[in-house]
Amino acid sequence: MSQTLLETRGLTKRYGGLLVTDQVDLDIRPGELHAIIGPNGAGKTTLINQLSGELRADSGVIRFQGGDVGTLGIAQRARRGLLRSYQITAVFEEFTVRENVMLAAHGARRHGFSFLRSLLGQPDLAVIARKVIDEVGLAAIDGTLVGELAYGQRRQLELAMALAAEPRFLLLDEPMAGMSGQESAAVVALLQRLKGRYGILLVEHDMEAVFALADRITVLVYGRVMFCGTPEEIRRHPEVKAIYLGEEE
Ligand SMILES: Nc1ncnc2c1ncn2[C@@H]1O[C@H](COP(=O)(O)OP(=O)(O)OP(=O)(O)O)[C@@H](O)[C@H]1O
Repeated sequence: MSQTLLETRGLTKRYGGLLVTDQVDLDIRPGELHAIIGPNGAGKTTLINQLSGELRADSGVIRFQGGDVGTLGIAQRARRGLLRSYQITAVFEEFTVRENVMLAAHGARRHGFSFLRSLLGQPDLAVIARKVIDEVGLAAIDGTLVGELAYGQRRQLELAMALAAEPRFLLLDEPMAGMSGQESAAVVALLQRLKGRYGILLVEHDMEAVFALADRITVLVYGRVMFCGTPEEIRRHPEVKAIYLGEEE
C-alpha cells in the first residue's frame, strides 16, 4: 500500500447499456508519471472525471494516500492534493497572470475569495506565484491580463495555478491539445521537470510526448485495461501495436 499513491479497484461507470469504464484497476506510485492511452471513446476522460470527483463511479474503489476518496466531492479531493488542472479555481479575466496565480495559491489555503484585491498584497502568495510562474515559463508575461492571453498561454496558466495549489497528484487531460509545436514542447519540458515531484496521470493524444514522459502507460480499450507497462513494453506488445499504435500510424 505504501508504494501506491493513487489506486483504483473495479472502477466502473456505465451510461445506459454502454460500459464506459469497466472494472478498471490502477496503481500509481508516488512520483510516477502514468499515461492513459486508448482509441477515441475508450473512456479516458470518463476515468479522469471519476478520479477528480466530477463523476461518481457506479461501483469500485478509489484510494488516495491510503484513504477512500470515492465519495468525496471535487473540492474535498483537491484539498487532499488530488486535483485536475483547470478545476482549481475560477480564472479572473480582468486580473493579471500573476494575480490569478496568487489567488490560486490563496484558494489552496482554504480561505474564501472575498477582498480579492487586498489579498494580492500578501508577500507569501507573491513568492509562491513567482516560483510557479517561472517554472511554467510565463515570467515574461506575468503582468498581462488573462483575458489577453493566447490559447496555449492560458493552458500554461492553468498548470501554474494547479502548481500554486500545492498538489500531491495532478490529473492532466490533454494538456497539449490546441497548442503550437513550440508550446507543447515547453509543456513536455515542464512535465519532465515536474516528474518525480508529484504523481501525475496524463491523458494525451500526442504519442511522442506520452512515450517521452511516461514511466508507465495503461492502455484502455472499450473501457477495459488491456495492458499496463513501461513505454518499451507497450511498444513491443503485439495487440497494443495492432489495436492502437497501428491506428495512429
Ligand atoms: N455523459 C455521457 N452520456 C452518455 N455517453 C457518454 C457520456 N460521456 C461519454 N460518453 C460515451 O462514453 C464513451 C467514452 O467517452 P470518453 O470521452 O471518456 O472517451 P475518451 O477515451 O476520453 O475519448 P477521446 O479520446 O475521444 O477524448 C464514448 O462512447 C462517449 O460517447
